Amino acid sequence: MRIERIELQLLKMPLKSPFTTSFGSLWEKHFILVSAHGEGVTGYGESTAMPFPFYNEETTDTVWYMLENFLIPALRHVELFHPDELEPVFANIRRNFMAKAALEGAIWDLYCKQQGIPLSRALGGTKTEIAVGVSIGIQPTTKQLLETVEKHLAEGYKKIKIKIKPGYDVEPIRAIRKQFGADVPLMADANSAYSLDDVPLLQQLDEYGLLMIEQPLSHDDIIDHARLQAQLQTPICLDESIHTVADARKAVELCSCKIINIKIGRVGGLTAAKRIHDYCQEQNVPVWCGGMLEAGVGRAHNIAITSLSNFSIPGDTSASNRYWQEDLVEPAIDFVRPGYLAVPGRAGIGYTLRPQVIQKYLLKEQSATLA
Ligand SMILES: O=C(O)CCC(=O)c1ccccc1C(=O)O
Ligand SMILES: [Mg+2]
Repeated sequence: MRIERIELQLLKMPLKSPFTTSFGSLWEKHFILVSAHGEGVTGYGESTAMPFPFYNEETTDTVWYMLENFLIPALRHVELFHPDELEPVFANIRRNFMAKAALEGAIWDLYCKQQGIPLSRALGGTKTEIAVGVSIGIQPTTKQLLETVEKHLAEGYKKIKIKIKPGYDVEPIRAIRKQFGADVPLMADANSAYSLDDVPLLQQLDEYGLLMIEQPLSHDDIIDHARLQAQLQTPICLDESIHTVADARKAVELCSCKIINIKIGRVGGLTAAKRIHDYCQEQNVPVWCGGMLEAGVGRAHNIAITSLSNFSIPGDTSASNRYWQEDLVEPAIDFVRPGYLAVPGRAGIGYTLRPQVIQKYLLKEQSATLA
């Protein structure tokens, strides 16, 4: 495949409402749109790093720096036949998973467009639509939380995930169960806000029949999660702790979790995401696709990877209108029927970019010629 030019664009898009987790609030999304040009077509990738290093160590600025100084230069003088060959090209650059994933995603899309095939099919996906859930940030009051849950259930979302933190955990879950009953597919994401000292508190959550609790302990831990899982009925799902198939293997072998959240950015790209998916499938460990408040391009990549069969639990890839007044792509990413997004049958990511929306939110841009 021929890659002639890579373009980076930094955008800042306002969220419809602020998103709050145990590590802080976000009012707008800063991200980098990567465009890979070659043979008259363009592939798109989107960085998922936050502006601050609180979810992981990367930030929007470190992603830009790594792309400009290391990752794009690493593409010079290499001949690629398939995007899977990028992993060895980037192998001597440690970590920086989100930076690698943004560029790799653009190259996957470019490859699929050059071949005229949908990204979902190129990855081995078989679904034509995917069931999706919604991730609800920490709300100022229980009343607002219950109203938000009610709205999303009425829209048809197939899973409700709420963010929890110490002091905001048992009570909101109890309130949701009381109001909406035991059948609502409900889970909680702690974003590493607890420690093993909190075992008795986390055991109280067992009473509420949660689908899972996501990343209760440290972002870099696999060992303590195994200790915790042995004392909990609620399945643990790991997010922050899993970057590679080796991490997934260690977590599965140690029984640190029963479910894995796969985020394309966190694991360094689609090739790695597929490999973790395949390993979990062999081990009978279900996976689902997490989110990082993506705009349209990142959302399209999430839809494509979720079309693989072991993504058997609804993920966090909501319709665009849950986050954005106007999104980067068309057609709009929206339900085909309540709770389901279509997997596009068009080549590549299957969505077209809207230049006027990109111009509106553009902060800076840069271009590098390769060929
Ligand atoms: O709707 C989404 O994109 C998921 C939002 C979400 O839960 C999240 C958002 C930002 C950072 C971390 C997380 C997470 O899954 O832990
Ligand atoms: Mg999470």
